[in-house]
Amino acid sequence: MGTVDVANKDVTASLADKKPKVVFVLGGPGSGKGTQCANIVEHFHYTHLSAGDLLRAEIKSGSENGTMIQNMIKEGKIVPSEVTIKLLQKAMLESGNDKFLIDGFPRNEENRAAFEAVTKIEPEFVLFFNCPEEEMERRLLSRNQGREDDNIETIRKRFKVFLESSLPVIEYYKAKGKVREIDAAKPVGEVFEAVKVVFTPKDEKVKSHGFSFPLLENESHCLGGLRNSTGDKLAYSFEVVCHNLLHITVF
Ligand SMILES: Nc1ncnc2c1ncn2[C@@H]1O[C@H](COP(=O)(O)OP(=O)(O)O)[C@@H](O)[C@H]1O
Ligand SMILES: Nc1ccn([C@@H]2O[C@H](COP(=O)(O)OP(=O)(O)O)[C@@H](O)[C@H]2O)c(=O)n1
Ligand SMILES: [Mg+2]
Repeated sequence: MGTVDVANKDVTASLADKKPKVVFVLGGPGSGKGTQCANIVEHFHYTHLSAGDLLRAEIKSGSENGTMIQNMIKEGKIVPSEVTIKLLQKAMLESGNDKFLIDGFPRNEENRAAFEAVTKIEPEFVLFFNCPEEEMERRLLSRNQGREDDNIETIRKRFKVFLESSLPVIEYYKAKGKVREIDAAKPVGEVFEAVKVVFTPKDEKVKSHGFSFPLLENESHCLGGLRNSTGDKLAYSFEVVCHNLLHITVF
């Protein structure tokens, strides 16, 4: 026990030195967290850490906590934070990266408070996939990954836990202005378009999608054009009507 605690202190200290950037990815079971995290990794070079995947790997590894974790997952219950946080810390350190998508965590107030107390890491923001239950249920029942918790009985329990324990965590971060909410009921590609906007830095958005052009005072018509990030005009142009404006920027 003593050795484990010392080892974990070392892990915590090494992680604190790295000052990692963390985004929590939350949403109900089946809302598409894992699917979208895979897309984000490809485009934005984060390391994806799914708390559920780490717990399932721990069961497979034959760890002393395996049976307890397995029983909790079957019942849709949330595993004690101590276990999950250690797995997350270890995976963060081993990854060598400093940007993480932490998927499916924190799932309750205990997860949230313990992670903050142990790691001293505040998330940059929380990506929240909002999806109606009927859609999540349909997706989980056809997920086909052989998961013991993707049956209707456990799914109902997981929905209850989400409403009672996980939504309050999202509300907590909403009050801090940290939640970026995405309509997750749409097709995968459309959801990712909305996700990309969240992850694209503001100045990049202006450079790649915005247009900006000077106008003469009182000029009422002006031909404008979209410019790409290097300032070249894109192929098409269009007319806008404006009054008493010296400059327009739209993005
Ligand atoms: N936008 C979507 N529309 C339809 N099906 C989706 C969408 N996003 C994910 N899925 C599918 O739904 C199931 C659950 O997605 P997953 O990413 O595992 O969700 P979560 O990690 O939130 O439980 C998977 O089978 C996945 O292929
Ligand atoms: N922070 C977490 C995350 C998951 N889990 C457990 O792992 C299960 C599956 O989580 P998951 O994130 O893989 O599930 P999905 O939301 O991806 O369907 C949860 O229902 C919990 O039993 C947990 O105990 N604590
Ligand atoms: Mg998942």
